[in-house]
Amino acid sequence: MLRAHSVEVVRSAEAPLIAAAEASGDPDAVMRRAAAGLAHHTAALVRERTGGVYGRSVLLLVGSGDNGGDALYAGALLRGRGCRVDAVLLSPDRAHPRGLAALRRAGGQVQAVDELGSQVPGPDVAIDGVVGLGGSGPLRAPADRIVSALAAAGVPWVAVDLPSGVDADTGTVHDAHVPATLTVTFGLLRRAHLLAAPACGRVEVVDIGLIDPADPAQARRMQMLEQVPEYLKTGPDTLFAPTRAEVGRQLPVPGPADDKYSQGVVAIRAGSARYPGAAVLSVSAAVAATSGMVRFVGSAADATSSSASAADTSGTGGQAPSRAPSAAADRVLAARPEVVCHPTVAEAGTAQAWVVGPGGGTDQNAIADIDAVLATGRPTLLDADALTVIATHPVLLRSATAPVLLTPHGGEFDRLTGGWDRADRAGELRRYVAGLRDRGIEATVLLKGRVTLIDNGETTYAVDAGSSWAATAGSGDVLSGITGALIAHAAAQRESAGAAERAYVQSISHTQNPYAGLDLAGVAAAAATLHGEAARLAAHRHDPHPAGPGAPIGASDLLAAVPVAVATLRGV
Ligand SMILES: NC(=O)C1=CN([C@@H]2O[C@H](COP(=O)(O)OP(=O)(O)OC[C@H]3O[C@@H](n4cnc5c(N)ncnc54)[C@H](OP(=O)(O)O)[C@@H]3O)[C@@H](O)[C@H]2O)[C@@H](O)CC1
Ligand SMILES: Nc1ncnc2c1ncn2[C@@H]1O[C@H](COP(=O)(O)OP(=O)(O)O)[C@@H](O)[C@H]1O
Repeated sequence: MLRAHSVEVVRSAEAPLIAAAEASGDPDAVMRRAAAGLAHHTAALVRERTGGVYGRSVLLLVGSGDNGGDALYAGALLRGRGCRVDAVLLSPDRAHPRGLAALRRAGGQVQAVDELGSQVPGPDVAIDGVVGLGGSGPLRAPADRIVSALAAAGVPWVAVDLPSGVDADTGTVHDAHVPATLTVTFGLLRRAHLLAAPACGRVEVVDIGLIDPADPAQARRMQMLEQVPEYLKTGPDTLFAPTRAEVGRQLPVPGPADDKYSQGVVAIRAGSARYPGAAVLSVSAAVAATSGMVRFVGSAADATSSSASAADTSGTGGQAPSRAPSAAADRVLAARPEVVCHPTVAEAGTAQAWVVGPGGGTDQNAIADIDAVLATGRPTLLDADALTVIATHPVLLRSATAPVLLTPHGGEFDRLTGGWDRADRAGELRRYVAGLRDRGIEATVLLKGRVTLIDNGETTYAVDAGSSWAATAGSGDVLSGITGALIAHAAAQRESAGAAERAYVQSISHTQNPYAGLDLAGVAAAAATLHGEAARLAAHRHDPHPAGPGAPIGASDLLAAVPVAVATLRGV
């Protein structure tokens, strides 16, 4: 599990190391360790780009703080590798004095930014030592001009600690920022490394001897030594991201004793005459994501009496259908004949989880169905139109006795919140979830985007899709199906868990619902990772260079890649 921390935590983790360095009479010992890692990774990038290191040129853009000190010490080391190193000082009288002296001793060229004029050099690689943890707001002039000129000329940027112009805690990417190819950070990931992953490029963490406050093994060791530093007692600001290998291990594989029910049945209420494709995409994704079984209920408005009868009436207690099966059922069955269709929510057989909303409409029938789904007492994913309905009828969530997962995109989150600050996605999400939890609703919310955030009031996951190919119509419908299937599997596992475990979870969560405390956030993070992987694979299916830029995809291409993505993640 990747963990990323707030500036406060990072600073308190560094403090004892820096104090020890100062006490030993070598105040820059930690900074030189950081700089050695920075020089190493920069040299590797120079080699990757130019085939060598000796004789290549590196530009340092140096600010007024210790971030600039890192860059200057690294520049001295790169001089030692035979690079030409030019430092441009943004505040010459405030540049780190010992770092500057080290660079000069090593033969680096130093210039104040005022001496540069309009002539910006064209190095092989540029190092952004403008600001790190101490930065706030956008890049200031004239650094913004230098950064954009070099980026436009195709010069790759190495960000020291964080790209300047990206806020460390909120991950806000200001218009004027360094678009980093590589970010080299120290000891612990910062929140921005996950929240603003695309602006950071590849992130390398240099070991400078810090303890990770959220690493249980390290924390245990510290406890055994009875040296638990204050910063270990953290939590609410830590961000998490599962690794691909962890997600691969989490994806269900049927066992010898499994049947179609035991792996979790997901029921999906989706689609309408206006949005028929949403049902097909969501249901097909659920079929593709896990083994087991998928049920489907279409919208009443889409029902036709000429439709085929329901493919299965198991679990309906032999009651007559109260409305005709929908034309949507025909479309779903044409795409995935294994899906079991039902005329109404009430007549759907047992399911371990429900998905409601993709293309489902917002009319009275849709509202009644959302209410009926929530009243089933099963974990429920609310997406798309169901979120629009919830925004206007928030009281509906009171029908939920089991955990719910809301999966808005930015516009739907606008409707739910009445408007939110896009510069602080994680903070806004945490506040919204806290509000739901205060109302007694066991809610988890997944906020979609290139970096998808998932929050359950205690834990926030940030999942970078790795590319932006998933930004295509219908791809959210695919995500709903994948996620619903994985929730159903987790709920089925809960059902088969021992009574003692269920009683314990119910007692700590003060509810009688057998699914209370189900880890919807962890499941949603796995689903988002799988979705991103499917988009990546789909975009590269015709690409002779797997690391190349890829080609446009539609949601059905993403859907078709889901089984390969499952297999790929399992194989990591
Ligand atoms: N100490 C150590 O041993 C270690 C330290 N480490 C390194 O130190 C870094 C933290 O250093 P730091 O605390 O000096 O802050 P830093 O990020 O350099 O910025 C401070 C200056 O920036 C300025 N400024 C602010 N915003 C700005 C903007 N938008 N655009 C332009 N300027 C802006 C602001 O000045 P002012 O606002 O007064 O002009 C302020 O003086 C950390 O990220 C890591 O790289 C590692 O080596 C590990 C060991
Ligand atoms: N820039 C992006 N990069 C990667 N994935 C994205 C990007 N923008 C959106 N996505 C993903 O695409 C999906 C879009 O969902 P949504 O907007 O609900 O689509 P639809 O309603 O058309 O099905 C989500 O999974 C979201 O995380």
